[in-house]
Amino acid sequence: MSNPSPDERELAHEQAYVDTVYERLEESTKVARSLVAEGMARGHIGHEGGLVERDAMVYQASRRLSALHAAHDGLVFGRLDLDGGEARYIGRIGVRDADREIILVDWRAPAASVFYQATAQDPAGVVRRRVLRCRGDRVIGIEDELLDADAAPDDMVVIGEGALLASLSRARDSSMHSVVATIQKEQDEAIRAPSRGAVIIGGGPGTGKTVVALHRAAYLLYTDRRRFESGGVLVVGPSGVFMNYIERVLPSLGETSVVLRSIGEVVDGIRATEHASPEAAALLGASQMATALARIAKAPQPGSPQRLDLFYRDDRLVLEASDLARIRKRVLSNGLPNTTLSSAREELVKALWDKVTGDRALDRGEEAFGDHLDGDEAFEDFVESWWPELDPVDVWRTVPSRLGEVASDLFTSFEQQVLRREWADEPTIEDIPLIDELRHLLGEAPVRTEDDWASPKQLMSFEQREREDRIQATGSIDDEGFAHVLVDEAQDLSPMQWRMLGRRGRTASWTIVGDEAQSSWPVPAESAAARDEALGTLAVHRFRLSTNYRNSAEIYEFAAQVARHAIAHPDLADAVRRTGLDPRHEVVAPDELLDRAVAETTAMLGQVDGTVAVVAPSGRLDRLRAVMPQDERLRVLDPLDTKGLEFDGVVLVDADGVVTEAAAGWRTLYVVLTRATQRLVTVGTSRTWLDRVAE
Ligand SMILES: Nc1ncnc2c1ncn2[C@@H]1O[C@H](COP(=O)(O)OP(=O)(O)OP(=O)(O)O)[C@@H](O)[C@H]1O
Repeated sequence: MSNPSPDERELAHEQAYVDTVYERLEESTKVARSLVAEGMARGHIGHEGGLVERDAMVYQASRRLSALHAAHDGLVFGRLDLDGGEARYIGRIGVRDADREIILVDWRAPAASVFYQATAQDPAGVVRRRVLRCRGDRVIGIEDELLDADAAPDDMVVIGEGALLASLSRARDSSMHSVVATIQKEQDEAIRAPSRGAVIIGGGPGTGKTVVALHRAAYLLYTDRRRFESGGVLVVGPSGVFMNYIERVLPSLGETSVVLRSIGEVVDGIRATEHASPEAAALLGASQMATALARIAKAPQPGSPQRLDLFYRDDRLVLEASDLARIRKRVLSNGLPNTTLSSAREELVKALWDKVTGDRALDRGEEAFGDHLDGDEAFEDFVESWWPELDPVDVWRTVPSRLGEVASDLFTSFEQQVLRREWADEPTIEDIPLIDELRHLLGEAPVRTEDDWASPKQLMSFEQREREDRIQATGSIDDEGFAHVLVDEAQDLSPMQWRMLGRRGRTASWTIVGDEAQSSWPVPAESAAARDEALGTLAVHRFRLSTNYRNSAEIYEFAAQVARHAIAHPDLADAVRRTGLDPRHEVVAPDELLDRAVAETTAMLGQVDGTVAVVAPSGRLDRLRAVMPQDERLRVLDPLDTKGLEFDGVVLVDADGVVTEAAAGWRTLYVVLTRATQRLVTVGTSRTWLDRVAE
């Protein structure tokens, strides 16, 4: 057998170390498994204490098991050779040997920070930084960086051409991956920023804002698990497609306790996946909508009785509309509609009593009068229809018909018309904040009693119980706060959406990532002001990411020209990778558009190994979907649904349509163009947008 090369020797050496770590992981897994089994057995002891103990034990051990399981692939990814001769291995989670000595340092631990911070200019004691590329538990490649050549021993081997560039060239699949092995210095600083206050991370497309934010969530959980796990971490992104795209990153870092929600499903119990039309969305999200809803919540509901007319003894007692309005105002000055039924009742009784003049009634007194009304059918019917329990969704349905009455100073008659015309039967993504606002304006109606839950709970499986607890919590608007709220694509949030998130983060720390040039909200400055209001007086720490790791330089240079049309001073990034492939723009006759789009897509699927997206204005999607090839690597998407995603190839159909579809058209176009990692082709029937870009 020939002698192994230095590279092979290094690989074999690293494999031996990695094997030792996996053996320990296997040991820990066995221990956790036997704890689950033991915990389950305790459930058979039969007394209540046994059950509680079992639950706690099974819970802890199950959590540990899932973390161990999730961290399995690529568990060990880094090694530092320090100038004192120490070799320190870095991994997705920390692992100790049988003597409790650390054999793998968790990437979030202080001892690992130098892995991300050290540079050739400032090696911070690191001689060589090594990234191990693994498939499952096999080491398949090594990428080294020599940071301090002077301190390197003569026999130190240095392999590879840079871990980052190697990882950037890989084909994209349908999920985002953790970048834990190649986090860059400026990214690391944002990830490890203080856990209090608000961290705002800006930067152009592809600079790693999403990936940094997710690693930050994992970092926060690691540094203050008690606070963030018990208080909860909420991660909000733009769409369901996006949430599916990012959902594997945190589990692969050993974290399974984060709540991921798209902006349409932030409110417990309601879920929206469709957008309102851009025209309606701009009005639904505007801050004056909050004022309109506040007025609607206080006003009598449509069909509410205008007059109360009762007989008692010798009197006819009448409360006119003006009396009723006065009572309503007084009651609502001390509470919300759903929490003030009893005081509304009391005020009615009082007002009616004031109208009593007959001696027989006066002799019996006010208390007897109250008792009489208690069982009086006419009075009870009146109270029920005058002060009904209000469901926020039902009230939301009444909004368009009431705007003229309560909001003529807030929305022009044209705007009211748009809202009436476009009001959906079922809530759209943009309606959810309105329903949430109404929940808070109307107050929480009394919910089911504790008894409904008490008895079967202890016998439930852990998962079942956790689920039930969540459902129960959804009934309450008081406990929907989180300890940390992380908002991705924050530039898109409307003022109403910020109010909705603000309510979930009243006592939270925040991580907010976004890029104004990609905003689909018509007035980005308005969205930023609403964000500042949600953050209140929290200290804000700002970070900017400067390197675009997604797009080839050729694609990004073209997209940057579009960004300059989109906003005055776009935050442009530096793209690091050249492919030699310029974006291509095809202009064809209208009757050739579909055929050409199919031909370009088919060609693109042959040219790239990973995913391809066909993007077109929403009105064109049905026809495109009908003619596109069936391929699991291909997605056909609306421009807004591409937010945050990336594909190896993008075919954009009808860019002019994207530009004219909404007020934020140029910014949306910039989003679409910056989704492609390798190849970009546009197919359209006019060159209007291209001429504008060239100006
Ligand atoms: N340090 C890194 N190492 C390897 N890949 C990275 C690194 N940072 C970012 N990337 C990759 O770059 C791509 C873009 O990252 P990400 O989606 O987080 O960017 P973004 O700033 O959120 O983009 P956008 O604003 O367009 O949504 C992803 O594939 C991500 O994995």
